[in-house]
Amino acid sequence: MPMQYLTADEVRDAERASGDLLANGTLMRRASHGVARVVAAELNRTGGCYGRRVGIVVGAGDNGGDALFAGAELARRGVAVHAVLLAPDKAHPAGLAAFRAAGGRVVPTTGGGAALPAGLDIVVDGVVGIGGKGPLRPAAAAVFAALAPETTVVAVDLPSGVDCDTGEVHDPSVRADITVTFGHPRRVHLLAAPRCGRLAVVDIGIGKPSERVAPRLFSFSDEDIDWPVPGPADDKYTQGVVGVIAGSHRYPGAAILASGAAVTATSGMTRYVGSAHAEVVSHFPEVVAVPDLAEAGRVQAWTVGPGMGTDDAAEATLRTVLDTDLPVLVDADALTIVARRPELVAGRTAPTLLTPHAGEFARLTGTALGADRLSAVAGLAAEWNVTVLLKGRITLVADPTGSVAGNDAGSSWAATAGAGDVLAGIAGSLLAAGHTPQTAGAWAARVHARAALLASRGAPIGASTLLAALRPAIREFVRG
Ligand SMILES: NC(=O)C1=CN([C@@H]2O[C@H](COP(=O)(O)OP(=O)(O)OC[C@H]3O[C@@H](n4cnc5c(N)ncnc54)[C@H](O)[C@@H]3O)[C@@H](O)[C@H]2O)[C@@H](O)CC1
Ligand SMILES: Nc1ncnc2c1ncn2[C@@H]1O[C@H](COP(=O)(O)OP(=O)(O)O)[C@@H](O)[C@H]1O
Ligand SMILES: [K+]
Repeated sequence: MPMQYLTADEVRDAERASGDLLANGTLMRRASHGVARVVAAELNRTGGCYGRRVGIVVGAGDNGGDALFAGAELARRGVAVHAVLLAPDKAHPAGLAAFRAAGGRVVPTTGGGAALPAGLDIVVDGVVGIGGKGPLRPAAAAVFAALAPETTVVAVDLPSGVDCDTGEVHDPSVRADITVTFGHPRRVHLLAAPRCGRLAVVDIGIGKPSERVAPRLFSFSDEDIDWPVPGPADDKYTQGVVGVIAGSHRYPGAAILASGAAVTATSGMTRYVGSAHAEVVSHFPEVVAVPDLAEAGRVQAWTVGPGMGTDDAAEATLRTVLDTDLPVLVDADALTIVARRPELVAGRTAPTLLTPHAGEFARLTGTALGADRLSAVAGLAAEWNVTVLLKGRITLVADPTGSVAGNDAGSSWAATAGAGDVLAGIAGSLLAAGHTPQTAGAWAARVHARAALLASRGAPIGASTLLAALRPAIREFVRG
């Protein structure tokens, strides 16, 4: 099942709907128990709870309340727990009473600030949760800055200083090793996944929000992906032929990478059009490659753009392809052409997938991509009535209805020249197989990221190494 990511308001809506459970403190008890369980599991994994040392950093709201109740539970298990109260007068009263009663120690404030003692195993970030705004304030920032680098940080709900709805990482903010959230993941958990560390979602018995607001962010899990496989009645044509228009005689690399990715991702047929036809065939003899579009046979989808140039001839080719009623993936140089000729895609009714990186995105919209990538990509998709895949560590694939599929690559080894050409070839082959642009883009991003991980195993890679790992990566997504 795809995972859904909520806004802070949607979370509050879902919490309110649980009525008494919120009012009588049951939700907070369950939430703080979840935090304590995760911290205890981490302590047990590294030698046990008894006699270990934990710090909690407590803000003015219920996020701090969660941390205090969790601290009380850990203290009852024999953990030495030290708390810094950032706003002593506003610390959650019942939480603070429980914490003191369990033997938790509040660090005295001196000169307006307080620091946690040295030698802590784990520090719990209870500064702010879904009510947080902006960066960590100086007192909280000082507490985290003073921690030994090896200290494990467990964030309650989200790492403080990171925006719940946009994932904007303010400076300063907390970097968590583990984030414990409640009921439903929030947008921040995908949009700023590298800042959240491992995510633990604790069931606290709340329902769903009464309505979702756009953009609605979700992610596919591995199990949701069902890679196309040929059936008994299939032949090379019936699985969807993908056409690649990329590269040039002078710059054949993009053509080879995109065509090679298409060959690897589909078991049917890949056609190639462009002046690098001889180079493509020498690398992948199975590609049916021709120099001119007029000579190309039929395809079920086109991938167009990587390394093709932006001159008049390239524009004419792009126009011809976009004038068809076939699905088209528009990448790289083709995006530069579309940025100056938006009318080329404006009237399209066939599936259209634009795959910009941040620079190309800015070219398309005329403004630099800000911190709110989610709203930006959903906005362009709605305005142009196309699907837009925004590349990066967190790939976002927005369709025109406000639905956005996100994928955390899990590593950044794919940030290498030519990796985008490989992505274009994979996604084009899924379009040719009949998938929607959003599914094609999101599945391609996931398998691409897996290939990067398999190829790298902790060392830098080039795009051809990534391409070589594509088949074992796809194998993980073939069902049955
Ligand atoms: N509402 C509920 O049903 C539940 C809420 N829970 C917890 O409650 C949290 C939400 O609590 P609140 O709504 O009280 O809000 P928070 O505790 O997230 O933050 C609000 C408080 O932090 C202050 N603040 C905002 N930005 C700040 C910043 N940058 N630096 C320092 N202080 C800042 C605000 O002035 C306010 O006092 C959730 O994230 C979750 O941890 C859980 O106990 C589960 C149940
Ligand atoms: N920091 C990152 N972490 C993980 N993947 C990344 C990162 N930056 C870019 N990528 C991925 O690598 C590929 C780069 O594509 P692109 O920028 O078009 O490069 P090129 O044009 O050189 O092929 C895309 O799939 C993108 O999502
Ligand atoms: K927090």
